[in-house]
Amino acid sequence: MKTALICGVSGQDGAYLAKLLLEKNYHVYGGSRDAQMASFANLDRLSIKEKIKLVSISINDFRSVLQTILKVKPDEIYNLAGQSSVSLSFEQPVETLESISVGTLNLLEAIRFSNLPIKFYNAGSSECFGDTGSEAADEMTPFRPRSPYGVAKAAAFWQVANYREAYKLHASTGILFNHESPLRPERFVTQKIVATACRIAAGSPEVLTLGNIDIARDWGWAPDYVEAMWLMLQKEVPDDYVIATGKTHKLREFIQVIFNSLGLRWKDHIRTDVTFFRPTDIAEGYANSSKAQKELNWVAKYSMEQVAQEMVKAHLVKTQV
Ligand SMILES: C[C@H]1O[C@H](OP(=O)(O)OP(=O)(O)OC[C@H]2O[C@@H](n3cnc4c(=O)[nH]c(N)nc43)[C@H](O)[C@@H]2O)[C@@H](O)[C@@H](O)C1=O
Repeated sequence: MKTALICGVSGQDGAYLAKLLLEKNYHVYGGSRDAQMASFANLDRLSIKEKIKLVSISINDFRSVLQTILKVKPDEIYNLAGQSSVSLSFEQPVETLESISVGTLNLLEAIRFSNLPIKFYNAGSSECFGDTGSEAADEMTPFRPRSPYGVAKAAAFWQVANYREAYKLHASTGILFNHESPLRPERFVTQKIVATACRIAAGSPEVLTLGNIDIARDWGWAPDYVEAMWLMLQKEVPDDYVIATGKTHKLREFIQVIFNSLGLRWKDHIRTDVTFFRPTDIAEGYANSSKAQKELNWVAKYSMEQVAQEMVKAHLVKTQV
Protein backbone atom coordinates (compact mmCIF):
# COMPACT_ATOMS: atom_id res chain seq x y z
CA MET A 1 0.00 0.00 0.00
CA LYS A 2 1.42 3.40 -0.97
CA THR A 3 1.32 6.49 1.25
CA ALA A 4 0.58 9.94 -0.13
CA LEU A 5 0.77 13.34 1.53
CA ILE A 6 -1.49 15.99 -0.01
CA CYS A 7 -0.52 19.51 1.06
CA GLY A 8 -3.60 21.69 0.67
CA VAL A 9 -6.14 18.87 1.07
CA SER A 10 -9.01 21.21 1.97
CA GLY A 11 -9.25 22.81 -1.47
CA GLN A 12 -11.11 21.64 -4.58
CA ASP A 13 -8.20 19.71 -6.10
CA GLY A 14 -7.02 18.36 -2.74
CA ALA A 15 -10.42 16.84 -2.04
CA TYR A 16 -10.80 15.21 -5.48
CA LEU A 17 -7.22 13.94 -5.40
CA ALA A 18 -7.73 12.44 -1.93
CA LYS A 19 -10.83 10.65 -3.22
CA LEU A 20 -8.94 9.29 -6.24
CA LEU A 21 -6.01 8.05 -4.13
CA LEU A 22 -8.33 6.38 -1.61
CA GLU A 23 -9.98 4.57 -4.52
CA LYS A 24 -6.51 3.44 -5.54
CA ASN A 25 -5.96 2.07 -2.04
CA TYR A 26 -3.46 4.65 -0.82
CA HIS A 27 -2.93 5.66 2.79
CA VAL A 28 -3.82 9.34 2.45
CA TYR A 29 -2.43 12.03 4.73
CA GLY A 30 -4.12 15.37 4.26
CA GLY A 31 -2.07 18.42 5.14
CA SER A 32 -3.55 21.74 6.14
CA ARG A 33 -2.06 24.72 8.01
CA ASP A 34 -4.16 24.03 11.10
CA ALA A 35 -5.82 20.64 10.86
CA GLN A 36 -7.60 21.18 14.21
CA MET A 37 -9.35 24.34 13.05
CA ALA A 38 -9.99 23.81 9.33
CA SER A 39 -13.52 22.75 8.43
CA PHE A 40 -12.72 20.36 5.54
CA ALA A 41 -16.19 20.93 4.09
CA ASN A 42 -15.04 19.60 0.69
CA LEU A 43 -13.90 16.31 2.25
CA ASP A 44 -17.25 16.05 4.04
CA ARG A 45 -19.07 16.72 0.78
CA LEU A 46 -17.22 13.82 -0.87
CA SER A 47 -17.80 11.68 2.28
CA ILE A 48 -14.09 10.92 2.70
CA LYS A 49 -13.07 12.98 5.74
CA GLU A 50 -12.98 10.00 8.10
CA LYS A 51 -10.74 8.04 5.74
CA ILE A 52 -7.97 10.64 5.68
CA LYS A 53 -5.32 11.20 8.33
CA LEU A 54 -5.29 14.95 8.79
CA VAL A 55 -1.99 16.62 9.72
CA SER A 56 -1.04 20.24 10.43
CA ILE A 57 1.69 21.44 8.08
CA SER A 58 2.72 24.95 7.18
CA ILE A 59 4.72 24.72 3.97
CA ASN A 60 6.16 28.15 4.68
CA ASP A 61 7.91 26.74 7.73
CA PHE A 62 10.83 24.41 6.91
CA ARG A 63 10.79 22.77 10.35
CA SER A 64 7.11 21.89 10.02
CA VAL A 65 7.64 20.50 6.50
CA LEU A 66 10.63 18.37 7.49
CA GLN A 67 8.98 17.01 10.64
CA THR A 68 5.86 16.02 8.71
CA ILE A 69 7.83 14.30 5.96
CA LEU A 70 9.97 12.36 8.46
CA LYS A 71 6.85 11.29 10.37
CA VAL A 72 4.65 10.34 7.39
CA LYS A 73 7.44 8.97 5.14
CA PRO A 74 5.25 9.36 2.05
CA ASP A 75 5.91 7.67 -1.29
CA GLU A 76 4.32 10.64 -3.02
CA ILE A 77 3.81 14.30 -2.09
CA TYR A 78 1.32 16.53 -3.91
CA ASN A 79 1.83 20.25 -3.41
CA LEU A 80 -1.58 21.86 -3.83
CA ALA A 81 -1.10 24.37 -1.01
CA GLY A 82 -0.66 28.14 -1.16
CA GLN A 83 -2.60 31.03 -2.63
CA SER A 84 -4.95 29.94 -5.42
CA SER A 85 -6.74 33.17 -6.28
CA VAL A 86 -5.20 35.27 -9.05
CA SER A 87 -7.45 38.14 -8.10
CA LEU A 88 -6.39 38.09 -4.43
CA SER A 89 -2.72 37.89 -5.46
CA PHE A 90 -2.90 41.54 -6.55
CA GLU A 91 -3.98 42.47 -3.00
CA GLN A 92 -1.55 40.11 -1.24
CA PRO A 93 1.54 39.87 -3.48
CA VAL A 94 4.04 39.06 -0.72
CA GLU A 95 1.90 36.32 0.87
CA THR A 96 1.34 34.93 -2.63
CA LEU A 97 5.05 34.71 -3.42
CA GLU A 98 5.84 33.23 -0.02
CA SER A 99 3.10 30.61 0.03
CA ILE A 100 3.72 29.47 -3.54
CA SER A 101 7.40 29.96 -4.20
CA VAL A 102 9.00 29.65 -0.74
CA GLY A 103 6.48 26.91 0.14
CA THR A 104 7.51 24.84 -2.88
CA LEU A 105 11.19 25.41 -2.15
CA ASN A 106 10.73 24.23 1.46
CA LEU A 107 9.10 21.02 0.21
CA LEU A 108 11.89 20.39 -2.31
CA GLU A 109 14.60 21.09 0.28
CA ALA A 110 12.95 18.86 2.88
CA ILE A 111 12.58 15.99 0.38
CA ARG A 112 16.24 16.37 -0.52
CA PHE A 113 17.29 16.57 3.12
CA SER A 114 15.21 13.52 4.11
CA ASN A 115 16.97 11.33 1.52
CA LEU A 116 13.71 9.40 1.07
CA PRO A 117 12.74 8.24 -2.45
CA ILE A 118 9.71 10.56 -2.57
CA LYS A 119 7.97 11.48 -5.81
CA PHE A 120 6.83 15.09 -5.90
CA TYR A 121 3.98 16.75 -7.79
CA ASN A 122 3.83 20.52 -7.99
CA ALA A 123 0.66 22.37 -8.94
CA GLY A 124 1.69 24.71 -11.73
CA SER A 125 -0.62 27.01 -13.62
CA SER A 126 -1.44 28.34 -17.08
CA GLU A 127 -1.20 31.80 -15.46
CA CYS A 128 2.56 31.39 -16.06
CA PHE A 129 2.04 31.78 -19.82
CA GLY A 130 0.15 35.05 -19.56
CA ASP A 131 -1.62 35.88 -22.80
CA THR A 132 -1.11 33.10 -25.30
CA GLY A 133 -2.79 34.91 -28.19
CA SER A 134 -4.39 32.36 -30.51
CA GLU A 135 -1.23 30.19 -30.48
CA ALA A 136 -1.82 27.21 -28.16
CA ALA A 137 0.71 27.01 -25.32
CA ASP A 138 2.65 23.81 -24.76
CA GLU A 139 5.56 22.81 -22.50
CA MET A 140 8.06 24.75 -24.65
CA THR A 141 6.13 28.04 -24.65
CA PRO A 142 7.95 30.82 -22.75
CA PHE A 143 6.38 32.22 -19.58
CA ARG A 144 5.18 35.84 -19.56
CA PRO A 145 3.02 35.97 -16.41
CA ARG A 146 0.64 38.90 -15.89
CA SER A 147 -0.17 38.55 -12.17
CA PRO A 148 1.72 38.18 -8.86
CA TYR A 149 0.21 34.67 -8.76
CA GLY A 150 1.60 33.82 -12.20
CA VAL A 151 5.03 35.17 -11.28
CA ALA A 152 5.10 33.06 -8.09
CA LYS A 153 3.96 29.93 -10.00
CA ALA A 154 6.66 30.55 -12.63
CA ALA A 155 9.33 30.74 -9.89
CA ALA A 156 8.05 27.51 -8.33
CA PHE A 157 8.06 25.82 -11.76
CA TRP A 158 11.74 26.61 -12.27
CA GLN A 159 12.63 25.55 -8.73
CA VAL A 160 11.09 22.14 -9.42
CA ALA A 161 12.87 21.85 -12.78
CA ASN A 162 16.17 22.81 -11.18
CA TYR A 163 15.86 20.29 -8.31
CA ARG A 164 14.97 17.59 -10.83
CA GLU A 165 18.14 18.31 -12.81
CA ALA A 166 20.52 19.18 -10.01
CA TYR A 167 19.56 16.56 -7.40
CA LYS A 168 17.75 14.00 -9.57
CA LEU A 169 14.52 14.35 -7.59
CA HIS A 170 11.44 12.72 -9.09
CA ALA A 171 9.66 16.08 -9.31
CA SER A 172 7.06 17.16 -11.88
CA THR A 173 4.91 20.21 -12.48
CA GLY A 174 1.46 20.01 -14.02
CA ILE A 175 0.74 23.25 -15.89
CA LEU A 176 -3.00 23.17 -15.39
CA PHE A 177 -5.43 25.42 -17.23
CA ASN A 178 -8.66 26.43 -15.42
CA HIS A 179 -10.54 23.48 -13.98
CA GLU A 180 -13.88 23.72 -12.25
CA SER A 181 -16.35 21.62 -10.27
CA PRO A 182 -19.16 21.92 -7.70
CA LEU A 183 -16.40 22.34 -5.06
CA ARG A 184 -15.22 25.64 -6.57
CA PRO A 185 -15.74 28.56 -4.18
CA GLU A 186 -17.68 31.58 -5.45
CA ARG A 187 -14.50 33.66 -5.50
CA PHE A 188 -13.92 32.06 -8.93
CA VAL A 189 -16.01 33.28 -11.80
CA THR A 190 -17.66 29.98 -12.84
CA GLN A 191 -19.20 29.24 -9.44
CA LYS A 192 -20.14 32.91 -8.97
CA ILE A 193 -22.15 32.72 -12.20
CA VAL A 194 -23.72 29.34 -11.36
CA ALA A 195 -24.77 30.37 -7.84
CA THR A 196 -26.18 33.75 -8.90
CA ALA A 197 -28.00 32.37 -11.95
CA CYS A 198 -29.61 29.64 -9.80
CA ARG A 199 -30.82 32.28 -7.31
CA ILE A 200 -32.22 34.41 -10.15
CA ALA A 201 -33.99 31.34 -11.60
CA ALA A 202 -35.52 30.77 -8.16
CA GLY A 203 -36.95 34.30 -8.16
CA SER A 204 -34.20 36.52 -6.75
CA PRO A 205 -34.36 40.04 -8.28
CA GLU A 206 -30.57 40.49 -8.09
CA VAL A 207 -28.29 41.34 -11.01
CA LEU A 208 -25.09 39.39 -11.71
CA THR A 209 -22.21 41.86 -11.60
CA LEU A 210 -19.04 40.75 -13.36
CA GLY A 211 -15.73 42.11 -14.60
CA ASN A 212 -14.44 41.53 -18.13
CA ILE A 213 -16.69 38.98 -19.84
CA ASP A 214 -14.73 39.08 -23.11
CA ILE A 215 -11.81 37.10 -21.67
CA ALA A 216 -11.38 33.56 -23.01
CA ARG A 217 -10.24 30.48 -21.09
CA ASP A 218 -9.83 26.73 -21.46
CA TRP A 219 -12.21 25.37 -18.78
CA GLY A 220 -12.03 21.69 -17.79
CA TRP A 221 -13.38 19.37 -15.11
CA ALA A 222 -11.33 19.19 -11.87
CA PRO A 223 -11.81 15.44 -11.19
CA ASP A 224 -10.29 14.75 -14.65
CA TYR A 225 -7.30 16.93 -13.83
CA VAL A 226 -6.34 15.28 -10.50
CA GLU A 227 -6.02 12.02 -12.41
CA ALA A 228 -3.34 13.68 -14.58
CA MET A 229 -1.46 14.65 -11.38
CA TRP A 230 -1.39 11.02 -10.26
CA LEU A 231 -0.36 9.78 -13.72
CA MET A 232 2.66 12.12 -13.70
CA LEU A 233 4.01 10.46 -10.55
CA GLN A 234 3.57 6.96 -12.00
CA LYS A 235 6.03 7.72 -14.82
CA GLU A 236 9.54 6.39 -14.43
CA VAL A 237 11.02 9.66 -15.66
CA PRO A 238 9.63 12.88 -14.16
CA ASP A 239 8.61 15.70 -16.48
CA ASP A 240 6.27 18.70 -16.83
CA TYR A 241 2.92 18.55 -18.62
CA VAL A 242 0.28 20.99 -19.87
CA ILE A 243 -3.17 19.79 -18.79
CA ALA A 244 -6.21 21.24 -20.58
CA THR A 245 -9.16 20.40 -22.83
CA GLY A 246 -7.68 22.10 -25.91
CA LYS A 247 -10.86 24.16 -26.39
CA THR A 248 -11.08 27.83 -25.44
CA HIS A 249 -14.29 29.78 -24.88
CA LYS A 250 -15.19 33.36 -24.07
CA LEU A 251 -16.62 33.96 -20.61
CA ARG A 252 -19.83 35.22 -22.26
CA GLU A 253 -20.29 31.73 -23.81
CA PHE A 254 -20.00 30.10 -20.37
CA ILE A 255 -22.57 32.59 -19.03
CA GLN A 256 -24.91 31.81 -21.90
CA VAL A 257 -24.74 28.03 -21.31
CA ILE A 258 -25.56 28.50 -17.60
CA PHE A 259 -28.46 30.91 -18.12
CA ASN A 260 -29.89 28.90 -21.05
CA SER A 261 -29.88 25.73 -18.97
CA LEU A 262 -32.03 27.55 -16.39
CA GLY A 263 -34.41 28.94 -19.02
CA LEU A 264 -33.15 32.54 -18.64
CA ARG A 265 -31.95 35.19 -21.13
CA TRP A 266 -28.52 36.11 -19.80
CA LYS A 267 -28.50 39.63 -21.21
CA ASP A 268 -31.46 40.53 -18.96
CA HIS A 269 -29.53 39.74 -15.77
CA ILE A 270 -25.90 40.85 -16.22
CA ARG A 271 -24.06 44.07 -15.50
CA THR A 272 -20.33 44.67 -15.84
CA ASP A 273 -18.44 46.70 -13.28
CA VAL A 274 -14.89 47.94 -13.74
CA THR A 275 -14.12 47.34 -10.07
CA PHE A 276 -13.98 43.61 -10.95
CA PHE A 277 -11.36 44.20 -13.65
CA ARG A 278 -7.80 43.19 -12.70
CA PRO A 279 -4.83 45.57 -13.05
CA THR A 280 -3.55 43.12 -15.69
CA ASP A 281 -5.48 40.11 -16.97
CA ILE A 282 -5.12 37.36 -19.53
CA ALA A 283 -7.30 38.13 -22.56
CA GLU A 284 -7.14 34.59 -23.95
CA GLY A 285 -5.52 31.30 -23.03
CA TYR A 286 -5.15 28.53 -25.60
CA ALA A 287 -3.66 25.15 -24.69
CA ASN A 288 -2.00 22.23 -26.40
CA SER A 289 -1.92 19.19 -24.11
CA SER A 290 -0.84 16.65 -26.73
CA LYS A 291 2.27 15.70 -24.71
CA ALA A 292 0.03 14.55 -21.83
CA GLN A 293 -2.10 12.63 -24.30
CA LYS A 294 0.94 10.92 -25.82
CA GLU A 295 3.00 10.24 -22.70
CA LEU A 296 0.38 9.94 -19.94
CA ASN A 297 -2.46 8.64 -22.08
CA TRP A 298 -4.55 11.43 -20.56
CA VAL A 299 -7.33 13.38 -22.24
CA ALA A 300 -9.96 15.68 -20.76
CA LYS A 301 -13.30 13.89 -20.70
CA TYR A 302 -15.55 16.90 -20.05
CA SER A 303 -16.17 19.86 -22.35
CA MET A 304 -16.89 23.37 -21.05
CA GLU A 305 -20.60 22.80 -21.72
CA GLN A 306 -20.60 19.59 -19.65
CA VAL A 307 -18.68 21.28 -16.82
CA ALA A 308 -21.26 24.09 -16.80
CA GLN A 309 -24.23 21.67 -16.77
CA GLU A 310 -22.73 19.55 -13.98
CA MET A 311 -22.11 22.63 -11.85
CA VAL A 312 -25.71 23.81 -12.25
CA LYS A 313 -27.06 20.35 -11.45
CA ALA A 314 -24.94 20.03 -8.31
CA HIS A 315 -25.85 23.55 -7.16
CA LEU A 316 -29.57 22.88 -7.51
CA VAL A 317 -29.25 19.62 -5.54
CA LYS A 318 -27.18 21.31 -2.81
CA THR A 319 -29.58 24.25 -2.35
CA GLN A 320 -32.72 22.08 -2.40
CA VAL A 321 -31.53 19.95 0.54
C1 LIG B 1 -5.36 28.59 -14.16
C2 LIG B 1 -5.85 29.45 -13.02
O1 LIG B 1 -7.27 29.37 -12.98
C3 LIG B 1 -7.90 30.09 -11.92
O2 LIG B 1 -7.58 31.47 -11.97
P1 LIG B 1 -8.40 32.55 -12.80
O3 LIG B 1 -8.28 32.25 -14.28
O4 LIG B 1 -7.96 33.89 -12.39
O5 LIG B 1 -9.91 32.24 -12.37
P2 LIG B 1 -11.17 33.16 -12.10
O6 LIG B 1 -12.33 32.25 -12.19
O7 LIG B 1 -11.02 33.95 -10.85
O8 LIG B 1 -11.14 34.19 -13.32
C4 LIG B 1 -11.27 33.82 -14.67
C5 LIG B 1 -11.43 35.03 -15.56
O9 LIG B 1 -12.74 35.60 -15.34
C6 LIG B 1 -12.64 37.01 -15.26
N1 LIG B 1 -13.77 37.57 -14.49
C7 LIG B 1 -14.74 38.40 -14.97
N2 LIG B 1 -15.59 38.73 -13.99
C8 LIG B 1 -15.15 38.08 -12.86
C9 LIG B 1 -15.66 38.05 -11.53
O10 LIG B 1 -16.66 38.67 -11.18
N3 LIG B 1 -14.96 37.26 -10.64
C10 LIG B 1 -13.84 36.54 -10.99
N4 LIG B 1 -13.20 35.78 -10.07
N5 LIG B 1 -13.33 36.59 -12.27
C11 LIG B 1 -14.00 37.33 -13.17
C12 LIG B 1 -11.30 37.24 -14.61
O11 LIG B 1 -10.85 38.57 -14.82
C13 LIG B 1 -10.45 36.18 -15.29
O12 LIG B 1 -9.97 36.67 -16.51
C14 LIG B 1 -7.39 29.55 -10.59
O13 LIG B 1 -7.73 28.18 -10.47
C15 LIG B 1 -5.88 29.70 -10.49
O14 LIG B 1 -5.44 29.05 -9.30
C16 LIG B 1 -5.21 29.14 -11.71
O15 LIG B 1 -4.11 28.59 -11.63
